[in-house]
Amino acid sequence: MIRLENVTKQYKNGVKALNDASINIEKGEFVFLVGSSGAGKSTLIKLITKEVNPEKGKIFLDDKDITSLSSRKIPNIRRNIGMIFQDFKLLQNKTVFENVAFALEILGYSPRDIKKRVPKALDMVGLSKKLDSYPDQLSGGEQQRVSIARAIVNKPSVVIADEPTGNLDPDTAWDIMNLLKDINRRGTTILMATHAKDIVDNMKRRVIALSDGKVIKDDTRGGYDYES
Ligand SMILES: Nc1ncnc2c1ncn2[C@@H]1O[C@H](COP(=O)(O)OP(=O)(O)OP(=O)(O)O)[C@@H](O)[C@H]1O
Repeated sequence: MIRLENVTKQYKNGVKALNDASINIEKGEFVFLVGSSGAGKSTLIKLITKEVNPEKGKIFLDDKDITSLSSRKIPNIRRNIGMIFQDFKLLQNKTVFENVAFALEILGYSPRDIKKRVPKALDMVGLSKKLDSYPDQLSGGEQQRVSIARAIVNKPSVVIADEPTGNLDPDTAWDIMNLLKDINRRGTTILMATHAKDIVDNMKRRVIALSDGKVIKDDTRGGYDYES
């Protein structure tokens, strides 16, 4: 599903953000990506979404080699990846419905399909009653739910969440985790970068830890600690 083989990414300033890193995530897994600030988590995500390219190694998504793709083919890759961010990244001048619909509009879905799919995605995240609200009328947890609906509305095979609970209080963070668990149970692979020790320790899922661009731990039912 997501495979990196001996991947090295060096930025122009000489920093090796990933250094000979290999990981293999199977379809349907729920994987936490941990490591201190600067360890390379965001870079790993950007390599999968093709925002940056590696100097060495190979990257596969859904068994396709995406290491070197023409820019014309990158939208096809991204269409299969739902993204969730710490700061939600909602469009403030669009309603809840319109934010989720917009993700489908840019992929060329027909208005008819959009009318069908958007309410289903918003129902899945428990926001059916807020279709006409604007982001600034919602709590942080509700805004993150909208962004999750936007990430899954196209039924991607992978959801990548970058610190999705970072701006939320502990109870709301757990609501969001339960939603991600549900989405994973329905078959979507989830890769979640996080600093939330309590969540990682409680969920007992696979944990991949990075340090200085290297994979230093990969435990099937791991905890957060990666320094010992
Ligand atoms: N565009 C860039 N140009 C130069 N160096 C970069 C760039 N992006 C990241 N780096 C460096 O690469 C290393 C890995 O950064 P990355 O953002 O991947 O870490 P991270 O684990 O996501 O950190 P955080 O938890 O703070 O988000 C760091 O040393 C960082 O300073």
